[in-house]
Amino acid sequence: TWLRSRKQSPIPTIAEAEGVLSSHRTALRFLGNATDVVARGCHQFPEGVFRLPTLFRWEYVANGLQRLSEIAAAPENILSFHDGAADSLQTEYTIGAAVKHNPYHVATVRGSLTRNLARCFPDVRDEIVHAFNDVLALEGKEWKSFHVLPQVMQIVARTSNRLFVGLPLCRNQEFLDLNVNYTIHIFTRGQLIKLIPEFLKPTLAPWFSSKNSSLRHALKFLGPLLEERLAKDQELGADYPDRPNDAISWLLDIATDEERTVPALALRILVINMAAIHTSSTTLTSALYDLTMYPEHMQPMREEAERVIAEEGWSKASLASMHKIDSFLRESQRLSATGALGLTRRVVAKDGFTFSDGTTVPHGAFLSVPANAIHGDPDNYENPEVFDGFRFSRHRKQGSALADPEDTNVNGAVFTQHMVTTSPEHVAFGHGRHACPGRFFAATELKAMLAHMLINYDVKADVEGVRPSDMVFGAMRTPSATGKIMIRRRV
Ligand code: HEM
Repeated sequence: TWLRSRKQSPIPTIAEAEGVLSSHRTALRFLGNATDVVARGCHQFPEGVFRLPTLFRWEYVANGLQRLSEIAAAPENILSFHDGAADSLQTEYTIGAAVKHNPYHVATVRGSLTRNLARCFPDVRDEIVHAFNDVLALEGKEWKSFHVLPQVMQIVARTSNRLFVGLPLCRNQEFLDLNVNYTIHIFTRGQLIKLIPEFLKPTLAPWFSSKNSSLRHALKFLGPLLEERLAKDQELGADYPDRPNDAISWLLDIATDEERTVPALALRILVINMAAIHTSSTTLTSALYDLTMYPEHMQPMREEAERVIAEEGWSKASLASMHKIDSFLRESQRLSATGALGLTRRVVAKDGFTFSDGTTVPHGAFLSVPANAIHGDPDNYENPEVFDGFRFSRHRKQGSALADPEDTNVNGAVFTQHMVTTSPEHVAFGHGRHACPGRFFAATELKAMLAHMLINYDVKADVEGVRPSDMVFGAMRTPSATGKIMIRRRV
């Protein structure tokens, strides 16, 4: 079937030139070295669409920024983000079909959660201070080895849940572990379920899925809280005094009918955590590896953080004045946050998806962009292979895109390279219709955490000049889960 489908599609494949079993070899190579495989395709088809075989399916890859913009702008009923994710995660069996059919939590994150960031910032800041103290457990001023990803994960999970469910639950270790593990279960079990033939999935998939057990576990913590909140909303309406300003209220504001139940709401809290914790933790982990690898960035960012905090205090608005920190995180994302492929969509339009140059990708195909190649393209970035932490903040000061303080220069040009700005050249948060709605929270949280670290701690590499290697599996890439850095208290 595989070989036949190669012949049938008019879209070329990078494996074509290599003989009979070339697809299988390419698929295996893709597992360990997807970036190279995709880069080869980009080189071969610089302005085209090409296919490459992976273990489970053919991936269609659209090269060129114009094509990326067309994918990013396509509506869900033509190119489906949710169907793309549903295949990778086996959403129906691992999370539940409701999340795909009624993704109202996305509107909650894009709307209320983002709008309330400034108001909720003091809580977020408070949790950051406590979480760093508790998780790092540093006494005196001795250097201590810090296991970065797992510890950052704890700090991020706790801080994020201060905003999602508030105190005291955001400090409950079992609840935090449940949320951290939820994502891991979905990714790993999703891959197993993918191996089951479609017609057997309804029978066999539930045996492999942790959907019900995770929800039962979550209800142990969220059940009583959600019951109380639902009852209060029902009795007093949504405007009662002291109604908590958290994700539970924001979900309740737009949840309708069957979504207004305790299990349905608990599931949305799990899903928001899934979207938030690993993404933000891996981003901060990579940034810390970069900070210890390129320590010349430390002092300028520290001075910036200390000056801004002395002048403006801690607030969401003051974080906007931390241009170097913003730039450093964006640069770290440019080089580390994406895998070989991004913006994955499934073609759901019956007649396929046709680009403006007439190329058609067939119905049912999975279509992506070469994310790493875009971030490493010399047409998009000067010296793209160099980690230049202040490449974006420097632009603010130059005539073309000076941003100060309203982010417009004397000619009215708007600065467009903030950490949260997506563009065809920078897709760490995706781009277009489905660009990450949580990025404003993520940037606020991560900038506040990095500024807090710079002001309060010294960090250095565990082994000087060595950056722990990223883990790569197919199109996925994450920073080392076992990497360490050294840390000590400054003040
Ligand atoms: C640094 C941290 C983060 C990164 C790198 C990240 C990255 C992404 C990416 C790449 C996408 C897909 C975009 C596309 O394909 O066009 C996405 C979607 C999404 N993200 Fe994030 N994300 C982060 C943090 C968060 C946080 C904190 C939340 C929630 C509070 C969140 C909620 C979501 C949701 C709900 C979607 C689905 C959007 C949709 O269905 O249209 N993310 N994110």
